[in-house]
Amino acid sequence: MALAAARRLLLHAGSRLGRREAVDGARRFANKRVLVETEGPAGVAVMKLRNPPVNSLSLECLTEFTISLEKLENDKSIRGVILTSECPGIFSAGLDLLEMYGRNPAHYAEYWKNVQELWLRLYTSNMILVSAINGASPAGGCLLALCCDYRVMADNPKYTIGLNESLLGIVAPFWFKDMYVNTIGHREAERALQLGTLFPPAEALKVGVVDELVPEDKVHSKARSVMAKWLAIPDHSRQLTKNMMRKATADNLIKQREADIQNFTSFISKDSIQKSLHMYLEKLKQKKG
Ligand SMILES: CCCCC/C=C\C/C=C\CC/C=C/CC(=O)SCCNC(=O)CCNC(=O)[C@H](O)C(C)(C)COP(=O)(O)OP(=O)(O)OC[C@H]1O[C@@H](n2cnc3c(N)ncnc32)[C@H](O)[C@@H]1OP(=O)(O)O
Repeated sequence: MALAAARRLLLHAGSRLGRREAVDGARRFANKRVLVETEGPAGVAVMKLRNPPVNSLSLECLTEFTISLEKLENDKSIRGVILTSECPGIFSAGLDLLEMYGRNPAHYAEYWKNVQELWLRLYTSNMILVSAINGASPAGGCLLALCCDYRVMADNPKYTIGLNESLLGIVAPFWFKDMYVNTIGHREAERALQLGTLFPPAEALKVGVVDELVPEDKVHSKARSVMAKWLAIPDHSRQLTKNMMRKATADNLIKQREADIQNFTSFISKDSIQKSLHMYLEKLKQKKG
């Protein structure tokens, strides 16, 4: 309930701010964790995740992300969005582990509902989505990129991308899997999901997780030039084609959203799974020391 109220407030405040800044040509609206700028080529917004240190998708971050997308969808002058990160070296560390560890079932259910909501909105967006992957992109971070129509990644071997859930002792849900299969094919997805593979850029390109690699300082300019190419296609034909390609995958979740929430909640609540997450979090801490 509190989140629904926050969402209404943010939508309202954001639209007022958006209108005021439109007077200057370039528009900009921001929540705490997501910054949206509409400058550069007409009809294109740049959405930057800024939830330091690692852009983990906390409940607040998911909510702000979803609201920002909703606002852009409602703005008929926006045809494309470049999705990127403001956190140096990290695109997104994926779902926030602290939202899935040591909480109660009601919290898990609420969190998962918001994860579903963001995924459905991104994956079925009518806008052209290009990801400018300027850092590490494990699990939910990879999920965000996979939702886009085109993925440009920084060619820095320190960055990896992939659905690594099995390394954490958890399981990617069927709709993560479906989207992976749609992107890289069944055999590659089967292998990568079981092994929890995090691909360095050259391998990510080879397998098709990303579409193009560029030097780190060229990620944004390349994303813009890719966007220009996609903008040249008539919206109605591109949108109908996108819908034709993606609808069955999205519908597969839509028809069983509630059951999927129940599945997640009971899975993540298990003692054995909580133990695995605890161990993984400890490993992340020890890495530092
Ligand atoms: C058959 C039955 C099936 C039923 C299935 C039903 C449902 C499915 C069930 C579950 C699926 C759930 C799906 C989850 C998808 C996910 O996205 S899980 C998250 C996966 N993410 C990761 O593995 C990334 C982990 N992080 C890293 O590898 C590194 O942090 C990094 C991103 C590469 C960055 O490294 P760097 O060295 O720069 O930073 P640090 O490691 O020092 O991290 C800084 C700080 O941030 C904390 N942190 C990192 N990642 C996360 C995260 N994802 N969530 C929360 N917090 C994170 C880290 O612990 C450090 O914290 P500090 O020590 O307190 O400073």
